[in-house]
Amino acid sequence: MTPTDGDQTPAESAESESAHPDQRPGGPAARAQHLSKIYGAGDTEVRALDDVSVDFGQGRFTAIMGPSGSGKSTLMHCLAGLDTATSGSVTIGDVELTTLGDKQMTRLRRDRIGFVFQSFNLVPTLTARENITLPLDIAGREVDTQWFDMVVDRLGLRDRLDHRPNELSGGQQQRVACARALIGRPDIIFGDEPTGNLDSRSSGEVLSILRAAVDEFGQTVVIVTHDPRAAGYADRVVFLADGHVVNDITDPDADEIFEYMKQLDRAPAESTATTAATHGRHEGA
Ligand SMILES: Nc1ncnc2c1ncn2[C@@H]1O[C@H](COP(=O)(O)OP(=O)(O)OP(=O)(O)O)[C@@H](O)[C@H]1O
Repeated sequence: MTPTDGDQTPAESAESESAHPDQRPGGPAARAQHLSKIYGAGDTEVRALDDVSVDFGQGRFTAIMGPSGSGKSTLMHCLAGLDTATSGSVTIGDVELTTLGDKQMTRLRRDRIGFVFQSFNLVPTLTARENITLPLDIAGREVDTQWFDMVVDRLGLRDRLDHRPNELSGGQQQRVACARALIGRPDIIFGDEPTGNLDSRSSGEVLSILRAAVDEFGQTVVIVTHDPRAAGYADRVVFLADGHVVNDITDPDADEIFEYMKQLDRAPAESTATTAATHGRHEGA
């Protein structure tokens, strides 16, 4: 779901429709500007992110890909307020994260961001139902029972609600984690390899749910993945190499992503130059 255009003139409206969907009026759900992250110093210095600027539009599903060590997790963790950058800024909605104190950051993460991790991160002593409502319970917020029922039924979890995580399959656990991420209707859901521990059938289920969260619920989803098939569910793939954004593809298909990843794995700098020059749908970031 894209943001509404409000009271725009026809010319403004036409202009905004032709703009990149991640840069339309209404503001992006998340934005990194000139983001750098340096680990260590001197001989051991690692520049995990090097002047990265990228927008993630509202109501869009974006995959972040790139070779191992290219900075994907660092970017996602900085975007989600789980890590701080060395320089540059991150904005979630209209809030710049660098302006927030610890308590405000905790509240923002709790109220406006949903997380789905590779390792599910469910609380083992709680039932599926309790895990799903945990973020609201901690925040002292009421559970919207209609929304809870909708999410639970859409994710096929109705008959699993009273089970604990160790009584659920990996796919079911990740569906509970998706429900937990959705329950507070956050501005944005981040997934760090959300299908990394799942077989292909469960992966398909989880990705369909994230896709539906965007298409049916108007959520914004950003995932890190190594899997071209997973990225094929996204509206857009942002590629990183050596801490830089090197390509940005809209409406990707899995074969195209696979080919580009192969190039990046072979020779990051060379493939970047070649592909950016020849790729018909390169968007720039
Ligand atoms: N805590 C840390 N201390 C030092 N270096 C780090 C730290 N975390 C990450 N790095 C380095 O920063 C770079 C980017 O790491 P990051 O985990 O973001 O890459 P990635 O693309 O997510 O990799 P992968 O696909 O293997 O998970 C790597 O060179 C990594 O070794």
